Amino acid sequence: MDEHGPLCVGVDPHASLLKQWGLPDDVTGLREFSLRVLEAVAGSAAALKPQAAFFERHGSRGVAVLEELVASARDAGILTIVDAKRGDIGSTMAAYAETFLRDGSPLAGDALTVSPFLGFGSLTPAVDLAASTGRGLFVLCLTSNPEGASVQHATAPDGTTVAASVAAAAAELNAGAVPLGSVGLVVGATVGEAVTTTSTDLAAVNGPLLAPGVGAQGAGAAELRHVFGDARGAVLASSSRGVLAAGPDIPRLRAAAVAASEQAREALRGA
Ligand SMILES: O=C(O)c1cc(=O)[nH]c(=O)n1[C@@H]1O[C@H](COP(=O)(O)O)[C@@H](O)[C@H]1O
Repeated sequence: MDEHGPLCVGVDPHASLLKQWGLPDDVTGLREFSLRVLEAVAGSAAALKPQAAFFERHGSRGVAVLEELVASARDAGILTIVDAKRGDIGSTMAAYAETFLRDGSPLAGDALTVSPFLGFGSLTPAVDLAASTGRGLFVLCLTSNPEGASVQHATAPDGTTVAASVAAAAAELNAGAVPLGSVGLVVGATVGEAVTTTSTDLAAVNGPLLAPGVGAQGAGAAELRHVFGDARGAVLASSSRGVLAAGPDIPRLRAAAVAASEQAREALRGA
């Protein structure tokens, strides 16, 4: 983030985007799309975030494209966050962890998005494997979609909100890490006042804060500043369609990524 600017570019090959790029909605189109985004963005953004669903919808050959993208990104020196949002009972979570966080697994990028809504403790196999292989997690906390509030703003009998308890659990795992721990959170840039109203202490998390919702979902510099306040130095702003709409031309895509990265840097790192 310090080197390339605090921007993550999402690789979300929607059928409509493949069409817009003049590509077929099949595995060849998926591969061309993904490798073009990588070529355009490597060196201009801190991370790439392939959204697994858009690869899985093409079946096993689509998953093979995700594997190829993860490997190619590693060769190109750009970090990958595999956005698969996994979460299950602990024994099954261990298998997801092996898939996405184990050295040598073809689907293992540098980090994985996970869902804590089966209980934060159910993520322990992923937390442990990520720690032992030097990878990271991004745990859903306050998601960018309006429906998320019905679960994430709910309170426990002691009055603590779900979001605040997720953030506190991450903070405990990251305690003492310098410069940041490896258990990040997902907090949408579109959540408005929710960080305050749920009493979620983002400044205490001491981990990276992935902020989707920039661009196509309507958030920009003002929202990033407003939502994250004093925690904004740890934010990795994430945009998918907002950048991808500039394709298929690689120089145009790169220019869109550079502009989004500069905007994020100014919003998050400026005075
Ligand atoms: O974990 C995520 O990345 C995520 C969490 C969230 O709260 N909201 C959210 O939009 N996302 C993902 O971020 C991407 C947003 O895409 P755009 O709206 O096109 O920028 C999608 O891949 C979503 O699955």
